[in-house]
Amino acid sequence: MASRIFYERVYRIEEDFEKISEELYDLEFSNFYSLENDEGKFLILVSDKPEELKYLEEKLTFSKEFVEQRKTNSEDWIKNIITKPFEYIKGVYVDPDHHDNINAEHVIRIVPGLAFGTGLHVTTKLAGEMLRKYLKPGMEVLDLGCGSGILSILAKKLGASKVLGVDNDKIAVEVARENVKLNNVENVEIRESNLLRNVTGKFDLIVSNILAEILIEALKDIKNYLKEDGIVILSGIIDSKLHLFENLNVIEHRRKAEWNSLVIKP
Ligand SMILES: C[S@@+](CC[C@H](N)C(=O)[O-])C[C@H]1O[C@@H](n2cnc3c(N)ncnc32)[C@H](O)[C@@H]1O
Repeated sequence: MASRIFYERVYRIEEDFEKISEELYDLEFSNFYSLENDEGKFLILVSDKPEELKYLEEKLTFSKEFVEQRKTNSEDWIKNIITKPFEYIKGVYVDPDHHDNINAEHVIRIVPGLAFGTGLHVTTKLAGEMLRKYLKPGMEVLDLGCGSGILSILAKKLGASKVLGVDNDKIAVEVARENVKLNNVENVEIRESNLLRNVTGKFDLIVSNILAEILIEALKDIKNYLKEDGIVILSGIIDSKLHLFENLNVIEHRRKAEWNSLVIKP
């Protein structure tokens, strides 16, 4: 990845990191990480726009003590991250670093970076659980809004024959490509695309974890990208938007916190 300048705003925190993550994701901000050392627990917000960091600071409700703001470049930033492996979904661990001896069916390496999809957010967990249940070996899979590429990599590890991950964010595309390389998975292509515009071919399974309104837009012509009997896993639907999905042929509905995931057969 080409080197870019970023600003990091560091806070000392007390609260549970998962709770803090939820709040940040609700503000649609995913460029942050945590750090724990002898001096305490820290939250680091990262952006190339310092005004974005100030804006977030005003919005965030959990208690935090400002420590410093520093300038860094993308390579240093990624090198400095220290994070532990965690169980993303049953039997699948995400390891942000090189840890040996993780006792799991599958280990996915995801470098916490400038793309949504560390595996900590409940919408990514729900999508992962549905993939685990519905993906059959040999299926061709489309990951619409791939972010870090976590679901594309998971789909391949679960036995997909071919995966296409697309995102309209250039940085997400770069990050996802790096993560695909890091995981040594073959037949996983990452492409820039605004929803389905740059997608070709038909798939057995489409998974998409994006905000509700964007999912609704994607559903308009999703059938053209599905094989016969193909299914779609939707995630990222907040309770207040669930009514938008009322008339679909739903095979399964799961809910965690205020987030919903639907498996549909269009
Ligand atoms: C909530 S994140 C999901 C990332 C990852 N798939 C996961 O489950 O953690 C949604 C992703 O969709 C992408 N996205 C939003 N609108 C899009 C669009 N119109 N076309 C393609 N991707 C889009 C965002 O850039 C972001 O990376």
